[in-house]
Amino acid sequence: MIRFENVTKRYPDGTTAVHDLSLEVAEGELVTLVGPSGCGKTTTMKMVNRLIEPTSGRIMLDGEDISAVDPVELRRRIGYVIQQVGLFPHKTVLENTATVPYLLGWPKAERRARAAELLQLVGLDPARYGDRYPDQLSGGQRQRVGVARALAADPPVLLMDEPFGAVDPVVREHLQTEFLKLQSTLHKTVLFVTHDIEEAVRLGDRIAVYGDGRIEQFDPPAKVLGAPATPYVADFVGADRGLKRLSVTPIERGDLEQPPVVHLDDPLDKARTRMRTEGARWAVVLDDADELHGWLSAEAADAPGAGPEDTTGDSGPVTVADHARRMEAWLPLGSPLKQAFSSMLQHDAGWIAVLDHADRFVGVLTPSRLHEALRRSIDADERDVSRDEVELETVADV
Ligand SMILES: Nc1ncnc2c1ncn2[C@@H]1O[C@H](COP(=O)(O)OP(=O)(O)OP(=O)(O)O)[C@@H](O)[C@H]1O
Repeated sequence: MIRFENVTKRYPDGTTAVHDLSLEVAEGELVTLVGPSGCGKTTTMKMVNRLIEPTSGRIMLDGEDISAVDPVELRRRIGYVIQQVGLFPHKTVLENTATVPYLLGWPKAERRARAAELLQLVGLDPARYGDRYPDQLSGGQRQRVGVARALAADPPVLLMDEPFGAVDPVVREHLQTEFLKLQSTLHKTVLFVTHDIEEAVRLGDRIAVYGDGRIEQFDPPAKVLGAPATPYVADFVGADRGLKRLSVTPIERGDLEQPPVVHLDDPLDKARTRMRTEGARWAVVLDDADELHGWLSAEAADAPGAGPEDTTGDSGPVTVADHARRMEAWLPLGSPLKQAFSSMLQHDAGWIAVLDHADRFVGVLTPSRLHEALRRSIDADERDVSRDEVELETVADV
């Protein structure tokens, strides 16, 4: 959708801000450009809407060389969000949001309706905020108006230059979450500039790591974190990249352990025999509908009173239900490993159950399996293979 072909930008004073850049952003893809201050990110972005002209090379938008397109017409196809939002102070939120439809000559009722729809979409109630002026909004609300305004004429492409840079970290994370949700329905082609690697990792389908006018690496977040292409990238993503990577590595079936599975209405002595045979200290307990109920520990199954006959007074054999405990820690397949880790800590659990998308139990993730999953995914990225093709050598094998 957006293609840079050997693009160089040299400013009149001799500064080469962008050097022989080739990069492609696919339709519906969100690419983050990340790098330290002054490395050429903004220059790259501004060449797309012709606020800056390249010195050499060309930029194609949807197969068309943008140097042949009238800049004003071009900008109507490209939403632009910047850090200093640039709202008109004497216009209301509704009027600000409707700026591009206004320039495009839409009738008043239509553009107001569109602006109200967009405000709703970015989480601002138009009835409450529509008639306010920008200085009656918080920083986070102003950024939302900036995003709504950029989307108003439904452009296929969005350029976002540190759009959430001026707000505090909590609001920022909130805006990122909202924007991801929005993007999952709108599927815009987005070029997103940030100097914050966490933001780049969180938002990008792919990340272009910039170092001094050149791309050092252009890969999905997990690969940038797990297999940095150069020492510069490794340094930029930071020493804690293993931790960051936890948030972009999904739980896969092959990561899971298969403990014994018993049902609530199974006789307890059968469950006990099963656990003994398999040398397991606990079993996963499912209900009649095969949904996760909880777990049964070997100790509970062995406890006095857990014999084959019920000693509690009611008749019938003792079942798993009499000694099972509820388990709240579970996650769907595909959740990030970080969520699994945090869930284990939150529930003080040595494992968490993993369910498929139909809520069926598929296995459990333990801390050692989590560690293996991370190592395997790093190896897979380094060797460009899938995660289940990686054989790990562990301390026990040596
Ligand atoms: N108009 C200009 N004339 C001369 N040099 C410029 C001009 N604009 C930018 N530069 C230089 O080009 C380089 C890249 O600037 P650019 O603004 O693209 O970087 P950036 O990565 O977006 O930085 P930041 O994160 O600080 O905004 C810098 O060295 C900058 O000083």
